[in-house]
Amino acid sequence: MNQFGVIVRSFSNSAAVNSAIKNVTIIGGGLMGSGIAQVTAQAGQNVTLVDVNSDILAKSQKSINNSLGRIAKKIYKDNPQEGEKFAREASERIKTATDPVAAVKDTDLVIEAIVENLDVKHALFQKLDNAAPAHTIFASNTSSLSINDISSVVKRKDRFGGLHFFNPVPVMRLLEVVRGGETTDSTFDTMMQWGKSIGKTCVACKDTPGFIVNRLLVPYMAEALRLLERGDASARDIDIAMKLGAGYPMGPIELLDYVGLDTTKFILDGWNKNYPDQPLFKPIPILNKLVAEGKLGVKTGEGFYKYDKK
Ligand SMILES: CCCCCCCCCCCCCC(=O)CC(=O)SCCNC(=O)CCNC(=O)[C@H](O)C(C)(C)COP(=O)(O)OP(=O)(O)OC[C@H]1O[C@@H](n2cnc3c(N)ncnc32)[C@H](O)[C@@H]1OP(=O)(O)O
Ligand SMILES: NC(=O)C1=CN([C@@H]2O[C@H](COP(=O)(O)OP(=O)(O)OC[C@H]3O[C@@H](n4cnc5c(N)ncnc54)[C@H](O)[C@@H]3O)[C@@H](O)[C@H]2O)C=CC1
Repeated sequence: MNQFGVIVRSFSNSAAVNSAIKNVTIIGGGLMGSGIAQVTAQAGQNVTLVDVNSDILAKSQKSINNSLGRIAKKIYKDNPQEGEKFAREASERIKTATDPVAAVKDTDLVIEAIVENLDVKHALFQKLDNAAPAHTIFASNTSSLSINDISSVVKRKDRFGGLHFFNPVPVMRLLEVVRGGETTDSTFDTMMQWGKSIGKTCVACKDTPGFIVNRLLVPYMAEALRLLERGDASARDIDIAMKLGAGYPMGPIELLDYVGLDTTKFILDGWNKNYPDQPLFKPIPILNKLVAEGKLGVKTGEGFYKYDKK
């Protein structure tokens, strides 16, 4: 298996990691859900991608096909026909749906990637808990919420955990596998095994705020925004400094646009509510203004920077 989770035919099949999971339902067809659907389908599993908004599903299918094309070109550079077949077959493994309850009737794993709002996630999981088979594992891709808080509304707390992916999912190799307070060893092992089966490098983490990566990344990004807010440096200079001075592939302000400013605001507002004494998490007027204007970053064509609309 290569870094894209693709079993290349010329490789020995022993390189493949087997997983008990065959059918995966991903709820939320935005930035993250579409990437998770793609890497799961690339690994040969059946995917149902669910969103409340059918226009978003159509947009996701387009971006998945585009990304599959880029990956196929890279893996099968000497065999374009095989590349086309790989992209077509992966794309065909992804079905779309708008009703989450019907979509979990015959699934082994549900991964939730909807908006970063605890109440909305609770309403979803409560519905799914009654509809999914008993063996089905539930996971959340949350960036900033507690897995125990999210799972508090379901009966299957033993079959609930965190599967935290990184953006862009088809490129970023890490998967944080998060053990909630009641996650059993068997559930956790299945999640780890599944992560490997889709070609990710898995790290284990307890249900601690920000898990590993965001615990370190968010204070860094917060300080970047505070620098900008105080007028100590421009967005462009902050980004150039961190790329050329610290070797990051993107500067922190660019990365906020890439993550999505709506998602960033959800994270910040949630942490400000939970940690009211932490000055780092106080509202950021420029962020609130951009979100109110619908300037959500790369996905809307403008955030801190302007982008060509695709
Ligand atoms: C005051 C309080 C403030 C609080 C602030 C709160 C902040 C909240 C922040 C936390 C957000 C939470 C987010 C989260 O939970 C976790 C995350 O995901 S964090 C984000 C992690 N991601 C990164 O850090 C990305 C960093 N960037 C990169 O690695 C690169 O820039 C990137 C790969 C995105 C693009 O590379 P670049 O060289 O710039 O561009 P190219 O277009 O040339 O691409 C390079 C290479 O990759 C291939 N590629 C890119 N995208 C895709 C894709 N979608 N599908 C397939 N392939 C893709 C492309 O083809 C290139 O391949 P080559 O072989 O090099 O041609
Ligand atoms: N954007 C990022 O870089 C990362 C985000 N995350 C997390 O992933 C989750 C999703 O984030 P994004 O994909 O960025 O958001 P997004 O806004 O791109 O996508 C969310 C999607 O969920 C849909 N949705 C909302 N409520 C729904 C419901 N009840 N049922 C079905 N679909 C529903 C929306 O229509 C939207 O398409 C969040 O929890 C976020 O914190 C995790 C890692 C990185």
